[in-house]
Amino acid sequence: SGSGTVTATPESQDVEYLAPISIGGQSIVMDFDSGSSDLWVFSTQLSATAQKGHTNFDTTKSTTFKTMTGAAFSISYGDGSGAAGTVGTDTVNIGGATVTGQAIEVATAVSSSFVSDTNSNGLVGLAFSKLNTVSPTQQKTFFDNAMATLAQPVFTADLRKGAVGSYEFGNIDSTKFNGSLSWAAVNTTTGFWQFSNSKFSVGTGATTATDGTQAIADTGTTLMLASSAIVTAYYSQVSGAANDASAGGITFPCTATLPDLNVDVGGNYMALVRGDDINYAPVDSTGTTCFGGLQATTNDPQIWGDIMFKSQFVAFNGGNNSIGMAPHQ
Ligand SMILES: NCc1ccc(-c2ccco2)nc1
Repeated sequence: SGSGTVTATPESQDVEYLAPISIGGQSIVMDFDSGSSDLWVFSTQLSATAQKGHTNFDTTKSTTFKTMTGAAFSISYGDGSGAAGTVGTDTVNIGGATVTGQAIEVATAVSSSFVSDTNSNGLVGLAFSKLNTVSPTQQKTFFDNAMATLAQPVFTADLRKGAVGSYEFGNIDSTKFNGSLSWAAVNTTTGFWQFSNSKFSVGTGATTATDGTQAIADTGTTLMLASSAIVTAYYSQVSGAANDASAGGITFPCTATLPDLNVDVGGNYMALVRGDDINYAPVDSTGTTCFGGLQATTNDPQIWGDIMFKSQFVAFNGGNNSIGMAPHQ
């Protein structure tokens, strides 16, 4: 009900952005992911090894937790990670926005990369509920459940490079972006916050049409994974840029001048991604070679992750299925 704001804190190297939620009165730091639709949490039902270093939800300590008999979840992500377990419902409060009867996916197994990422204790999926993995009865996301009682059917992501930002539900804080939001229609058929991308430009260069691929806004992906048309054109303007097999993608000298990238969102807004935000991180201890925040994918839709969010304030409108963007304040 109402609205709610939580601080979004970047993990080291801005790998992901974490925020606290309350589940049945237990405060748990989670990874907010606009690219998936399951709310799952580390639990006391995991092995002791998996639990080590994490905050583990204990269903027996919540007076409001109810088991969903016969329900289970199993999810795998694009990076090869995954989780599985059982399901119940409980009250979830995110910065004041509250949902009772929220499906809580209680992990009994998680992949090694989640175990070793001890800052994160699960995911809050914020894509469309059609992607939720609970069976035999698919469940709704927190945002889907909250929408009807939120002051406005929206949530926003204000993510910053190497600094805290915020996630807000039910309100669009216009002090957080420059000018006004530009809105694009969302194609909901895939279940992602997906929109058209028809053109781009690099620095002050000419605008080039893309081959009509689409893109999704995915806070749960660290980098900006774009079409080879965009990536090739971009790095042709960066001296010393090259595919670096040992680093696992395109690198460049950390001293390189990185142009801004302008990408079309929905056909009527060119979103600027700052060159500085495309310098992701050094790959070596001397800080000589840097890894590109923009990398190629053959996936359609493209997956525009946190690198884009560092330059653009993003509003997700579940009332009319649109996505709004504007440069950060
Ligand atoms: N795009 C969804 C997602 C989010 C986080 C993670 C992850 C793996 C290890 C730690 O975090 N994987 C996938």
